[in-house]
Amino acid sequence: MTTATAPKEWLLDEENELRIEIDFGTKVKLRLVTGTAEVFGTELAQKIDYEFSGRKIAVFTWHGCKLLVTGHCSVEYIANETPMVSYLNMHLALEQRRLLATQNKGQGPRVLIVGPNDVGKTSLSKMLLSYALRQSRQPTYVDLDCSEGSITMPGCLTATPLTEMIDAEEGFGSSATSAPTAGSAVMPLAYYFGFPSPKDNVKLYNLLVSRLAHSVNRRLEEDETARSSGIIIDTNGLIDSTGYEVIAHCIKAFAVDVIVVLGHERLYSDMTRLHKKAGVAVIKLAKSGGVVERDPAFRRHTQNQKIREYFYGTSKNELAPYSTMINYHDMEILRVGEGSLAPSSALPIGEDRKVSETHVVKVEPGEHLLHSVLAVSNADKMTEPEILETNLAGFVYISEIHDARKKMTVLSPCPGRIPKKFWWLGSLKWAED
Ligand SMILES: Nc1ncnc2c1ncn2[C@@H]1O[C@H](COP(=O)(O)OP(=O)(O)OP(=O)(O)O)[C@@H](O)[C@H]1O
Repeated sequence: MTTATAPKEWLLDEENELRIEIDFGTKVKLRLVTGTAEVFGTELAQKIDYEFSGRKIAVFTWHGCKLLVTGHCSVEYIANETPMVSYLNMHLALEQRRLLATQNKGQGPRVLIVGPNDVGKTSLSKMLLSYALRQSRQPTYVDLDCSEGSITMPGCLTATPLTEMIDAEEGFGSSATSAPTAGSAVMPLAYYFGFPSPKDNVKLYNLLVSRLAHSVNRRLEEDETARSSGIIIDTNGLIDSTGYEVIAHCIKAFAVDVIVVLGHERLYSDMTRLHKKAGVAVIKLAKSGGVVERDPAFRRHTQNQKIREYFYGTSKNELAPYSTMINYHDMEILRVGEGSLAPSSALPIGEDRKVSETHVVKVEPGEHLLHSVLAVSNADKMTEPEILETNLAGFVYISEIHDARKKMTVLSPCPGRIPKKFWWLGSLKWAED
């Protein structure tokens, strides 16, 4: 890691933002000297160094500020045109609904954010959540973007009731599902999908969305503050016919009453036609000019960083994972859908292929598991479909295979025996560096 020494001073007028891109392997320090500023809704404190690496961020100020940036940014510029006022207005409209919900002891807004890839859906989710938190709300963040895994690991569908501010440096972090995530005092709920896109297994994806919605609803029934604070749902960028099917399913499962369409005219028109009815509002918001398209290499790098942080933590909060040798017969490795599908030609005439999309199959351990990241299910029995709908205890990484001895070495965030024996195999691999 390199850290350039000479700090650079930036003076921002009100409603301007400093956009910076920092490469992986480079550390940049950011300090708010005077005024106020925020990173995706999280306020910065004055005279404290915030450190960023491998990130693309906007430091926005409502009232003007002076910033010091130390280190090399691959991109750095001030923008004076941003859609932040419309995002704030969006928040104020949601706040009205929350006020009403608090008075009636009812349900706060359930907001679904949709749009193509790289339009700023996750960034807008963070902002709306942070603004709600700043008003002492306790919104629930639902992350249905299985390619990214904002809260836990890529491949998961998660929900977290937020109670504390989201970290400016780390975002939601990459906490273990066995521990509260950044911004929350409660453990996140995570279900394992195991693929980068809902397209890879639509039936399983919809099943898990229903299951997650059911769990979130049960939690909200018991918690009045969280209920009136509402839900913000971040989605992945699928907007073709499969995407529409998945969006319709999410709207139904979570009883969504506000759909925010980000940066896509046709999608807005289609969402209005398909879903606008009494009680459901469809709102169009502009994409920020600062949103950066991330190429597959950058996304892969982000994914690797996420996995690394899960086991080793961050420079601010280091973790030491445990390495354990396990016998093949002490666990059952399972996978679902695609990987286990027989070719269509092998199916009996007239058989519905969709049946096998949620069929669970056992996987023989062996060399092919090397470098895989597996999700540990909380299930104690392998009964279908219950096992698919059981949430996760955490993740393990297979660092070595000793096939002749029928053993493997696994890395886990907890010491000792891994308490659960059913482990999900998805498409997630990681080469520990
Ligand atoms: N105003 C901005 N200035 C600079 N960078 C930004 C800004 N807004 C967002 N970004 C960055 O742009 C990238 C894409 O944004 P984001 O992840 O919010 O998009 P997304 O629509 O959720 O993407 P996807 O659904 O494809 O994962 C991120 O790295 C984010 O930090």
